[in-house]
Amino acid sequence: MDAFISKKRRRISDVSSPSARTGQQHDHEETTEMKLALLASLHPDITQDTLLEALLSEDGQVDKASDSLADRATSLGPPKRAKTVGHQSTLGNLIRAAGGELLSSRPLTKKGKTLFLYSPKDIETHTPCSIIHNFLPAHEANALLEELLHESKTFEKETFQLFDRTVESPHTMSFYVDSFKEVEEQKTTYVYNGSQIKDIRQTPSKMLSASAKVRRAVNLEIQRRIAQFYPDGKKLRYQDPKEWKPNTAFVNCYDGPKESVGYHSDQLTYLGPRAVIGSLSLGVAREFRVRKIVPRDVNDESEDAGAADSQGQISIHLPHNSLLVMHAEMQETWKHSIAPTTAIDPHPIAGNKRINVTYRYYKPNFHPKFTPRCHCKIPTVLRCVQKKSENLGRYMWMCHASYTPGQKGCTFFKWAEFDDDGEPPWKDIVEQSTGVSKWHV
Ligand SMILES: O=C(O)CCC(=O)C(=O)O
Ligand SMILES: [Fe+2]
Repeated sequence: MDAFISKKRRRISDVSSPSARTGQQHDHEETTEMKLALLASLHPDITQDTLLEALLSEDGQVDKASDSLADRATSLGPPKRAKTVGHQSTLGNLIRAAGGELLSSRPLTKKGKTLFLYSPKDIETHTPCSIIHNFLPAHEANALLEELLHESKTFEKETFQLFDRTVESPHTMSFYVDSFKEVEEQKTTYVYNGSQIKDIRQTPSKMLSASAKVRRAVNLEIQRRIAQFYPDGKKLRYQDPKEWKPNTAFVNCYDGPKESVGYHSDQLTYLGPRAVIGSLSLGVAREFRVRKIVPRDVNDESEDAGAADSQGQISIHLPHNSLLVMHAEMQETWKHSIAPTTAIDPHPIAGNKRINVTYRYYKPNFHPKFTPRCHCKIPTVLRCVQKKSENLGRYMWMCHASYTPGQKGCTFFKWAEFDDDGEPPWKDIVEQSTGVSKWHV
């Protein structure tokens, strides 16, 4: 613990950060997130809100926050916990200007506060997400849930490196790719957590059928987002104008109210910049929390535990059979999490479990045979500068090995360049390569 606490904020080129084979990017600039992750691993029963509150009142010192949480547990009985469902917020009346146009840029949340959103209109106006309720025909959603509940019996927790500690993710998961050939390819070529993973599965039939529907819906949502929300109705810089074609997915299982995932952005390494993700929720309804990353001045070396939370957070209710689209502006500038809770409404098929499928498009140009390698000879990880206002929004390739428990990694660093459509400089080489065709469906 001491070693962790005494560490100064590290620089871009020499850090390790908690990441996961899920391809999650827990930004190393975000020491608060790391501290929260560490506190969460020490106090798995306590909600993120309470952990953050303790961290804030102890000036960001993890050991003191941990002690005070432990004292609280013994002297005051159970700690304050989040409710399953917060208050209903319908913002329609609040946010419409006289002409009916939506005022989405003003932050609606305040430091330390959570705003609960339910309606698709509110969600797409105030977050980089859109949601489709009752996405699949009811019988298909139930059958898919059954299929994945069966799969989830053999899911495992993953471990990741948090500075010099190994922390376990508080839920289970597995990774799926659409064809058997790709399963083999993934096992031998792709790097997760600094090493190759073996538990890669072939997408089962119902999940594959749902994928085709997710693909259609997500592409429509992308077009609608561009037309209705982006400046001049134009796609974002680095956003891919071509069709979104999911070919892989992480399936997460949250067994009971305490299982969760901490605040993170999804790793862009195989998705490229401005990635879109289609996230299907099944079973128990849970809260998906999002918060905007607040950039920090380049000279500000403070470790203010409140900074990460300075604009508060938004909670999106994710019921059974809802499709959440994380749009192109999400991973670079927002973080998301599944908050632990105490009370859940059991689902008739899933009991206490929530299953989540995050459909992703691994792009041919971001295949590890093309991306830069570090001094350890491992394909590098793609990250975006999210915090420091200097270089904000720039992308970089960095060593993967530092994510692996027990491995130090090297100091490799290279700015990543992309054209307007998010294609890397080697795109022409890829187009000529025969390896590409198998990704094109
Ligand atoms: O369970 C969810 O809804 C989110 C999962 C997630 O963030 C991830 O797989 O990266
Ligand atoms: Fe994620």
